[in-house]
Amino acid sequence: MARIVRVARSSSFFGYGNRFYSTSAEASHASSPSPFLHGGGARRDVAKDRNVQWVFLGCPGVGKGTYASRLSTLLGVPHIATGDLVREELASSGPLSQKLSEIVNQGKLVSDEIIVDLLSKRLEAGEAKGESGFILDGFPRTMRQAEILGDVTDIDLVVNLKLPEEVLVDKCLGRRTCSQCGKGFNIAHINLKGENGKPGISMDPLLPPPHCMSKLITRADDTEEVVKARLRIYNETSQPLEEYYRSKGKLMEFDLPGGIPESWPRLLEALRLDDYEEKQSAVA
Ligand SMILES: Nc1ncnc2c1ncn2[C@@H]1O[C@H](COP(=O)(O)OP(=O)(O)O)[C@@H](O)[C@H]1O
Repeated sequence: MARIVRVARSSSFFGYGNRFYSTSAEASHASSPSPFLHGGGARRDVAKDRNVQWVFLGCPGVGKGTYASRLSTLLGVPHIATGDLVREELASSGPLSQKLSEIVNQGKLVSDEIIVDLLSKRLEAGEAKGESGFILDGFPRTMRQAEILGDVTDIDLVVNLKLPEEVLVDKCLGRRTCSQCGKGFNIAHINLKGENGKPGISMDPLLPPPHCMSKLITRADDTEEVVKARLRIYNETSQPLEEYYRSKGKLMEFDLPGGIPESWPRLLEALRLDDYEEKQSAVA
């Protein structure tokens, strides 16, 4: 832990040094009339002097990776998922690999020190390639991680994606990745009926094209038992994080209304990015 503190307090933590800029969250995130916003809301002015520094929160299976990845393409910033960094480390069979596989396969969290180290290396490598800004997915997961992040940089916006609990297990169990192209798919058919005033939710599967079909793999930690453990741990640790960002006026809560076709335009609207795609192609 001492090492994290030392690293976090040093100006080169995350490799960005003093390239982090200060921003005023209050100025850039006024509340929004969107029916999907219940918290601080978000009004996003496209930053003129630097790229966005956003965080995506949400339960396993909610779709953080999908939406964070789409936004990263739209905004030209890296999408950095700490779960991917952990899986890369696992696949590398390096010294950490055995230790990590035991933790991950039980649905438990990797230590703050290891995860900060992996993230720090990823950001340094990105900086060397000229990357700036980021959309973090899966980090922070603990208050300690949030404090470390807050010590070294300003986060502009924290998007908290939500889906009913019943849907999350099915979505995790339906996840597939093409081992060749790396694209993610989902074979689950979700059809949850509305009750007690809550709207129903239906999502079509996101099926792979024929050339990926024979190359699909399932994550080792996407078994029912491990998914349930991950959901339990997420629910235990997420509340203080949500409170922390809510109290800073940075939290935007977003109830996903369905699958990607319904949710993506609504999310862009909530982020005030609905005309951004058009503007980008006009100046290209
Ligand atoms: N910020 C983090 N802190 C601790 N452990 C993490 C973090 N991010 C990822 N992990 C580890 O990697 C695993 C997979 O992460 P991720 O792909 O984000 O899965 P999930 O679908 O559970 O959100 C987690 O179960 C955990 O063991």
